[in-house]
Amino acid sequence: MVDKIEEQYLEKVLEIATKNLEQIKEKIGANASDLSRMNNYFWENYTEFDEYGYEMYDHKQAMQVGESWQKEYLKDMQRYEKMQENPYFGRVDFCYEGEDEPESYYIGIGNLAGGRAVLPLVYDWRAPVSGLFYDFDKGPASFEAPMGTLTGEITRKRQYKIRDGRLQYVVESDINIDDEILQMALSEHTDASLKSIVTTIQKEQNQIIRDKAHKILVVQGCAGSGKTSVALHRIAYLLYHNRDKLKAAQVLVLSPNSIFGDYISRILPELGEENICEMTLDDYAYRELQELGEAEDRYDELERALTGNAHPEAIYRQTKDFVAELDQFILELEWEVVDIRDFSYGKVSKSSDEISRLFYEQFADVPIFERMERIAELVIDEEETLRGRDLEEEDRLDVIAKMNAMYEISDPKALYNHFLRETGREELPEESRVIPYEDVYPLLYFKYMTQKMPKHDRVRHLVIDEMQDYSYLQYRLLSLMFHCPMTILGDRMQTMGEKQRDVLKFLPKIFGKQVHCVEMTKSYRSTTEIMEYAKHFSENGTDAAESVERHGEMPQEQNFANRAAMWDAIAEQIQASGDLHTRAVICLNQEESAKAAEKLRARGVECTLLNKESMKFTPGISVLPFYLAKGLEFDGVFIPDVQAYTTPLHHQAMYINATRALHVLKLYQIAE
Ligand SMILES: Nc1ncnc2c1ncn2[C@@H]1O[C@H](COP(=O)(O)OP(=O)(O)OP(=O)(O)O)[C@@H](O)[C@H]1O
Repeated sequence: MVDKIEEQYLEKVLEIATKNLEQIKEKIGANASDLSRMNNYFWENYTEFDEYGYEMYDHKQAMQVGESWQKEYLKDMQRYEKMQENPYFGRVDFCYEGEDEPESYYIGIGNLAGGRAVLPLVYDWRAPVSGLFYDFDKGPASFEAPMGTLTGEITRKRQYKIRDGRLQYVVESDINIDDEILQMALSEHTDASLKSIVTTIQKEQNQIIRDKAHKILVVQGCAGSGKTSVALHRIAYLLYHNRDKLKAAQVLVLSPNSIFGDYISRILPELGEENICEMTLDDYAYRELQELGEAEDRYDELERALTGNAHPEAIYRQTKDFVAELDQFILELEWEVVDIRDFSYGKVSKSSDEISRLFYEQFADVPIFERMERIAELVIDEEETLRGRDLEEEDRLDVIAKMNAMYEISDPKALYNHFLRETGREELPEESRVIPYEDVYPLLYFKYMTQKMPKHDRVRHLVIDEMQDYSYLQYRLLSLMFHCPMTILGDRMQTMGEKQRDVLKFLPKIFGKQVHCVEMTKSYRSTTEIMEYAKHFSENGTDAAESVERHGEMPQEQNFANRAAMWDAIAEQIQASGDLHTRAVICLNQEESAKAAEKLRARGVECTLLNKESMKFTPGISVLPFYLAKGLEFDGVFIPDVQAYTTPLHHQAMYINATRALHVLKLYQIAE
């Protein structure tokens, strides 16, 4: 009986989805012909357009409007196509307070209605009413609607599996997002991209996704707790609810590397949104410092740290204390870098005393190397008033250049070297253009504190993933660069360093009261056995992480008398695990990864060697250093040379490695 009614509903929904799809295809066709007609008209007539450019302007506007409609239509088309296969996954029956009969709400990846003024047959998972599905069990419930909080009672909750438009099963779920369905989702094999979790979002995750109250939301979550998934679903949610204020192109994700960027790139399009911008902070620093040299990246430093060759101040130079040293030096700099003289241009003259007053008092808050330009602007203004007309651009630049000539030194690298020398440190090597990683962010900070900083107003929401891998100094820079809302996520247990870094300790000091912290302690990725095993490698193995009860084979430690035997076993076991979609051989560093790929290939195993320049993450067998595996996950993880993991940093690496595995974890070591 249940199935009969449900089948009829599904039939109706599919009918509407098909009808809407046909209509949208017609619109796409008609709009495409309009665009092509306008284009032809342009090429035939543009030589005769009015000389003032009005017609040209009109034409451009009309084309832009038509193109943006087309984009929207195409998005709708894709949504209806997806809905033909799987139109909804959940349903809540909600009886509003004061009503007798409950209303049924079906929830899917998008809204579906049979017309403009009719109630939707399916609601988008981000719609206000859909919150009921994720947040409540049967019983009293409420949700935030545009007109306020609506209360009532959930009388029924159901989950559906629909494939290719056919109802495979219906589950009556009394508890929040039925365990059975979550278990099924988690036991699936991974792909080379992060997947949508809309069907099984958990209550604690939903609260983060739908949080609109906090400007800077910081999420500390254990390995596999869904931080990255939640961050991207949150962006989809914010885009849906702020269509006029927030566009996908205005969201920036700071990600650890390009492989990770590729890994997360398909999820927003899958959720019916356009993709967002993504970059690494190291790439940004590289570009910003290009005129001073070639900035190293985090991985250059890590490779040194892994072999015990890190610079002794590698960590200190990213701390609050070092920033204080830099601030002090910058403060004193204003007395050393200028030789203030009398100045005159045209009819305007300024005494050295007056320039000093402007430099040290009026513009005290302006970065040192921007102040003379500000004073020049004043001179230009006065001269223009006296002349009664504007100065030519060439003359303006001349005034600025003359005023800037009072600086005796302004090259940030030379000044930074001056700082290093004065504080008894070794200077950056003259002969090399390479900027060592420990000096990259101090130098960038130095530049931004003394010169005009580029504006980043285009970014309206910033996502920082793997928050524990950013230093105090990097956050200081980020707080100077971005003033938009942020979602910051990470896990102190996965710090790529000797010690765990708990950024929650200093983030409120940098961003102030706007910071709101949330914790996620449930892990969805790995089997219980793998998660329990991984805890041995964490600094405080008893950390709160608990996994969703899902069992699999015990992680396997194997000992070998020599390398050849170890690689024979790895090759054999990888080849025997062909049922796993994604497998990784995770090594300590790049050199070991290259050797590993060679050993495997010599034994007939086809694999992809990933390095920090790699752009793509593909299914199959990947060989990579631990630091590139961060944020990713694999059905099976194989870790050779476990005996080489001896330092605290290596232990951290091992924790990261082990928590990458969903179903299978094998470790190999050479016995002493
Ligand atoms: N509610 C959920 N339903 C189904 N799968 C989930 C859910 N939450 C998380 N997952 C799955 O758990 C895995 C881990 O998610 P994700 O990579 O987002 O976690 P993370 O916290 O960023 O991990 P890490 O910090 O270890 O890189 C993914 O396969 C994701 O699809």
